[in-house]
Amino acid sequence: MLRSTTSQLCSKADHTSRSLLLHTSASFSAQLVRSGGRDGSRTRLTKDLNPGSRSTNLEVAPKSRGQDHPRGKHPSSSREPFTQDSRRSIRDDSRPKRNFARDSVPHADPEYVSTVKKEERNPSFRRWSRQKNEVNERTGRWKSEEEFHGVRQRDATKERGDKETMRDGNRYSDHHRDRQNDRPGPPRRVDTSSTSKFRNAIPIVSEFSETNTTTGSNELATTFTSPPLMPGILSCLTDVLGPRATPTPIQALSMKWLLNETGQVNPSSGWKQFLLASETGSGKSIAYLLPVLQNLKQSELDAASSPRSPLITLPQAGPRRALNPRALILAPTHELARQLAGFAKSLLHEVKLRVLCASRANVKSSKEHDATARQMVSQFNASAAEKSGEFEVKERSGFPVDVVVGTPMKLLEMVKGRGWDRKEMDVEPDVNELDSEHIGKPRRGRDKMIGFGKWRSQPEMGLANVEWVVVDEADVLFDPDFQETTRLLLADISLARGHPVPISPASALSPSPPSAATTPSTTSTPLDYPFNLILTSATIPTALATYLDTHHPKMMRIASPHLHHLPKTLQTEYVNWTGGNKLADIERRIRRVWAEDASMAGFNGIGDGGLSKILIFCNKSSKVDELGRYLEERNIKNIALSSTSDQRKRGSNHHLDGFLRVRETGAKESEGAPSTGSTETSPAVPDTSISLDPKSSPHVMITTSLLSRGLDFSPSIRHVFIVDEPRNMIDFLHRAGRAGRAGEKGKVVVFGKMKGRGSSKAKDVRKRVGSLVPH
Ligand SMILES: Nc1ncnc2c1ncn2[C@@H]1O[C@H](COP(=O)(O)OP(=O)(O)OP(=O)(O)O)[C@@H](O)[C@H]1O
Repeated sequence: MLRSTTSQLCSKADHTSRSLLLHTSASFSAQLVRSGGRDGSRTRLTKDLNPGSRSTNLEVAPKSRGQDHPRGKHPSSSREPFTQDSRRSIRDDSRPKRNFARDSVPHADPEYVSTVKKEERNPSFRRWSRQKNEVNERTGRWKSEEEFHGVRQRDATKERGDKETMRDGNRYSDHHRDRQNDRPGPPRRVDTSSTSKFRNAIPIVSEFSETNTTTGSNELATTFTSPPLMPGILSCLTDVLGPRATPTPIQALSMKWLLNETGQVNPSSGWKQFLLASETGSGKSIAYLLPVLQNLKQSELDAASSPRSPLITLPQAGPRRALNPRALILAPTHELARQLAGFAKSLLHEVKLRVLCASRANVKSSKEHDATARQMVSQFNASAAEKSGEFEVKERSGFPVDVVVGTPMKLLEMVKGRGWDRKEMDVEPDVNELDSEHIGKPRRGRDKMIGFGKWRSQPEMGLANVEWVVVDEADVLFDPDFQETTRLLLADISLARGHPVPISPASALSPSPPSAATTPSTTSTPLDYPFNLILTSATIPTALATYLDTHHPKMMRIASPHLHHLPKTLQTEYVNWTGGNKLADIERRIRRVWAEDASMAGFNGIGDGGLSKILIFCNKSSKVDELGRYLEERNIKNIALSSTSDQRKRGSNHHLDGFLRVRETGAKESEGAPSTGSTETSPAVPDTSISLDPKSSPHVMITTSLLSRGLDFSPSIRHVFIVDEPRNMIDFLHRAGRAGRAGEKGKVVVFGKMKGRGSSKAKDVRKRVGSLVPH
C-alpha cells in the first residue's frame, strides 16, 4: 500500500476547489506566521521542499523553544557559538584555500568548465572566489556551503521548531544577502513582492496519505492504463519495466496532472508549465516521457486524420531547416543526454516517433567531419531502408525528427550554427588559412580547435514546431552558471514560434534576495513561453525555488513524498580513516565489499557473477587520477573519469560500458543505429562483456560529480563511496543516488575522520547525512 503522502504544489488560481482551498490555506498560514499566530502558537507548513518535515498537512504546532531566541540570533542550540576570535582563526588558518569556481562544479560539462575557466581569468571573479571561502559570521557556515541551503538538516529544523525560520526568517535573509554581496558586479534588483509570495504561498496537496489513495479526484493511478496510454507505448513500457511494474508516486502524479482522463493533454487550456520533483531513481524520466510522447503521437495522428489541420501551424522563422523537432529534452551532460535518448527510443519501437540525440560536442569539429543536417537526413533515410525503420524519415513531412535530446549549448549550436557565440564569422574557413592566420597569436579555448572561432556553420535545426521542452536536472540548468544558455534557448524557441519573451542580461538572472532589493525589476516578469515546459529535479535548492517563483509563478509544482531524502533502499555507512594512507583505506574497503560478496555468492548472484561494482566519487580530477593509478597498481582494474578524460571525447557512452543500466529491449535493438555528424544515435547503454575478475574487467569507476546527475547506473553498482567530504547535501544526494535506484538495494559509504581531533567536520557531515535518511 502506498504508505506515505505525496505533495502537489499547485498555484493556479483557477484550479479545482482543492487548489483554491490550498491557496487560501497557504496565505492564511503566511499571515499567521507573520503575526506569530493567533493563540500564541505558530502555524507551519510541515512539508515543503526541504528535508526537515514529514507530514504534508498544514499543522498548528505549539510554540517551540527555538522561538524564544531573539530575532537575529541563531536559533539552533546545537551549534557552538562563534566568537570573533574563532571566526578569525577559521578564516585565516584552518581551512585550506579552495578554488571554488573549479572545485565546486557539480556537473563539470566541458562547456561549463570552459566558461568557468574564462571567468577565472577575470579579476573580479577571482576576488569573488576568494570571498566565497569565508565563513558567514552570523551562521558560522562556509558561504560557499550556504549556496545550497535548499536542503537542510532535519534535526536542525526540529530544534528550530518551524520551517518558516528557514524561508522567512533571518537565516534565509542572511544567506541571500551574503550570497548577493559576494557576487561581483552591481547589486541585483529584486521584486520583493514576488519572492515573498513564493516563500509564503506554497500550496501543497496531500495526495498519497494513507487515508487518501482511492477516493474522488484524489485517486491516483496504480497501473499504467489509467489514464490510458497508447497500446504501442504501453507495450514498450511493459517490455522495459516488466509486466508487473506499477507507476511510482511521481509517475502517478504526472499522469494525473499532465493527462486528462482520455489520456490526452488538454488542448484547450493553453501552454502549461510543470515541475516534477522526486528523489533520485524514482522514475522521473518516464514521468515526463509518457505524457510528452503520447501527446506528440496523438497530435501526429490527429493531423494525419484531418489534412486541413496540418501539424505545422506556425510559420517557419527564417530559412527552412532540415530538423524541426516538436520536443526538446535538455540535460546538463552529454552522457545523460545519450542515456535519455536511448530510454525514449526504447519506448517508441511501436509508435515510431523519431528521437535524435545531439551529443558530439566533445569531439573536435572540422569541416570534413561536421555532417550537415541534410547529410544526416539522408543517412536516416538509408538506415530506414535497411533496418527496422526506427529512424524512418519522411522527407516531405517536415519532421525528420520528433524529439531532440542534448545539452542547451549543443542545441543552441544546432539552432544558430556552430560558432554562433563568436564575433568573427561570415566565411567558412580554409583549414590551412586558419593555421597560417593564427601563427604567432595565442589561441584560446575553442580557438585551439581547427574549425572553431573564425567561422560559423549553417544552422540545422528550426524551433518553430517545438511544443514541448523538458529541462532535466533543472536545478543545474537554471543554476546561475547555466541559466543564461538555457534561457537563451527557451527565448529562441519563443521567438521562432512568434511569441518573443524578454531576455534578461546575465547579471540579472540570479535569484533575487528578498532582503536586498527595493527596486522592481524587469526580470521578475513572469515568463509565459509558447510551449509546454516541464522541469524535473531530485533537489530544489532555494535558488531554483526563488527563480520559479519569480519567473514561473503559475507553474504547477508536483513533488513526491520523499523528495530531498535518500532512497529508502539505500543504506548509509561511515568509515573512519585509519590515519595512514587514505588510498590504502579505500582499497581495503573495496576488497572488503568483494569479500562480503564472495561470502554471499552462494545466496545471491550479485552483478556479473558475484562481485558488485563500486562507484567512487572524489571532489577533484587530480584525486580521481591518483586513486585510479593506485588501484591499477594493485591489480584493481578501474575506470577513472573526470571532465577532461579522453574517453569522454568519443561521442558515445562507451566509456561507461558495464556501469550504466542496460535494458534488454530498447538499448539492444537500437544498437545498429547510425551515428552521424553532430549527432549520436547509437544506444545509450551498450552491454559489455562479462568478466568475473576485477583484475581483468573494471569493477570500480572513479569520478567526480560529473557523473552524479541523472545517470541510471546498473543495479550491479551496489556501493557508492564518497571519499571526499561532500560540498553540500545536494551534491551528496545526487552522488549517493546513483545506487539504490528503482527500489534496488544499495549502500553509500562515507569516508571521514570520525574520531579524535579534527573530526568535527566529518561528524557534522554525518549529522547532516543522517537527516536525509527517510524514516
Ligand atoms: N514504475 C517503475 N517501475 C520499475 N522501475 C522503474 C519505474 N519507473 C522507472 N523505473 C526505472 O527506475 C530507474 C530510474 O529511473 P530514472 O532514471 O527515470 O530516475 P530519476 O528519478 O530520473 O533519477 P535521477 O534523479 O537520478 O535522475 C530506471 O532504470 C527506470 O527504468
